[in-house]
Amino acid sequence: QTPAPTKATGNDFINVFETLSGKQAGVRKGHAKGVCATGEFEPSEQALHYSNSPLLRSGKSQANIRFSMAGGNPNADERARTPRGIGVQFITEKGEVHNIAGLTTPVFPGKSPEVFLGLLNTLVPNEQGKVDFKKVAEYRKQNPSTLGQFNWLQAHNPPSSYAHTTYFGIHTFYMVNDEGKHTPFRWQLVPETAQKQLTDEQMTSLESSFLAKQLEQDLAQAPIHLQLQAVIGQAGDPVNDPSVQWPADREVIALGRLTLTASGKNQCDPTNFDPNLLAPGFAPSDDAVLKLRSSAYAISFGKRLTGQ
Ligand code: HEM
Repeated sequence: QTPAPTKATGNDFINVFETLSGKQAGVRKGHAKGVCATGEFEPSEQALHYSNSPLLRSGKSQANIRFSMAGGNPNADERARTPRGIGVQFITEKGEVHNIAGLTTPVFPGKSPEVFLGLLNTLVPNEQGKVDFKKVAEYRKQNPSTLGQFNWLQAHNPPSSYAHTTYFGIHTFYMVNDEGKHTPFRWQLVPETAQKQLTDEQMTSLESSFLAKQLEQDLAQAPIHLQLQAVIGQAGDPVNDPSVQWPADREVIALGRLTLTASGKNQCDPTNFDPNLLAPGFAPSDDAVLKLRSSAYAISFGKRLTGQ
């Protein structure tokens, strides 16, 4: 039996990422492989009574975007059944900043940082360089909150384009209005065009890196639009557990429209998409996974900006 650790720190994650993927100097310790994009965000009026945020009130914001592959491998195989990620940094006309960073899976593999860290620990190869997949499966059985994402990834082939897939914020956040009322929500970014997934055949025949080129080709045709939506929580919906999805019938409102216009430059390299950096009018939940992300991202950011 491999029990989940009792306490996890940001450093524990950086260490296990570096063990799993090798020391990759100067790059992100998670989501190492990615591509920058730029665009703008036009807010909708639907959320104005929930939140007094300048992001929703002050006209268009600039968007600094990065799409990525989960994991610390800068050469990750883009045909793999792993999550893809998006980070968006919104910058309002007055310079207020709001970050989001989410995944293509609606849930996270662990209800706490400790359960996720324990899962990563089981993936470390033994002295013969082999991963003990029986141990991994046993750990998953003992920690069922790791299973939701795993099952989702088995049931959905990976996207064939970063621009044609839905991204989920996974954690709960709150919108805060002038009266101080906190409304729980989970964000999602939904493409306006059809979702596109790799076929089983493409999952073996395609080369292992195509997403950056595909994004460039998609953008050469036309700008790409994604709807930023808020799924509104109801009393009793779990707010601190990122491994559990809310019931499918929850109200969905529009926060605004993200338009991508260009990709392939490097403006997102020195960006830390810390998901706890929120504009006024938004607040984080007490989700321990969400809280831990700030520390892990800061360590990774400090290391990669100093060539480590
Ligand atoms: C304990 C849990 C987690 C840990 C330790 C962790 C760790 C990391 C680290 C170290 C980075 C690199 C940061 C940088 O160098 O700027 C990163 C990036 C990222 N993570 Fe996490 N993460 C966690 C949970 C999550 C969750 C729950 C999500 C989605 C909801 C997520 C989505 C992302 C994305 C999209 C990026 C790439 C951002 C970018 O392009 O810069 N992570 N993560």
